[in-house]
Amino acid sequence: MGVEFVDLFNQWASSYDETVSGSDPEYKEVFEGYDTMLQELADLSISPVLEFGVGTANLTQKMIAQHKVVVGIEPSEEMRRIANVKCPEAAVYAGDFIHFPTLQMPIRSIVSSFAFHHLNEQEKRLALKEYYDKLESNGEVIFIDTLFKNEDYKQQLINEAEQKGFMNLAQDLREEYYPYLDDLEQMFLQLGFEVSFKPLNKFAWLIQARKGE
Ligand SMILES: C[S@@+](CC[C@H](N)C(=O)[O-])C[C@H]1O[C@@H](n2cnc3c(N)ncnc32)[C@H](O)[C@@H]1O
Repeated sequence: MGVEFVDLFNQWASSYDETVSGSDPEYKEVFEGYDTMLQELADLSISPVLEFGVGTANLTQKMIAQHKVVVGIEPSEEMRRIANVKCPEAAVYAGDFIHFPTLQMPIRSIVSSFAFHHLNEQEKRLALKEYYDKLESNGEVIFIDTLFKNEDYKQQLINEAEQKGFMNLAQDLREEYYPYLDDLEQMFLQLGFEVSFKPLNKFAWLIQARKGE
């Protein structure tokens, strides 16, 4: 469920860090300010932290540097291998946003960067419901991900990508499960979270959702 992209991530793992540092012109703007964005998310997280879709552990490393306890979940074997080399202090387990090992610890922050869009709408709702139940009082879901302000903006980004000849990006924007801001906001509110959204670059937003007392 939601892990149909895993083969792609196994293949991408060895060059992933080059992509996020801007080496691929097609995805340069998607990852514009990557390091600063991840630092902002790390600074907001409160230990113990549960992280989904850790990839090559770039966010994980920042939280570990802040002496936080981090449990990571990552479905791609190749991404996990690199994460374990780069960040041996974090426990990174096989799993995904919905299926992951049972944790015998309180969780105060559930974080993820550039990964939640791999779930379709129904899966997103299922995952967030589970997180509401798992989080301690006042715990937070804190995500960074691409989302669209509205349909016009989505179309504008697709048109721009096509005009620049960025056909892979245009296809991603069409086909992956990037949500509209209003729909995602409603989903969080219906599940009982307070939620806020902050744009970080042309594509990525910081999503911070707090469970009440
Ligand atoms: C674009 S990378 C982001 C990696 C890292 N979080 C970062 O900010 O650089 C997306 C990651 O999500 C993982 N992923 C894909 N489907 C997933 C799912 N259903 N549940 C959890 N992680 C998933 C991929 O294997 C990959 O490591």
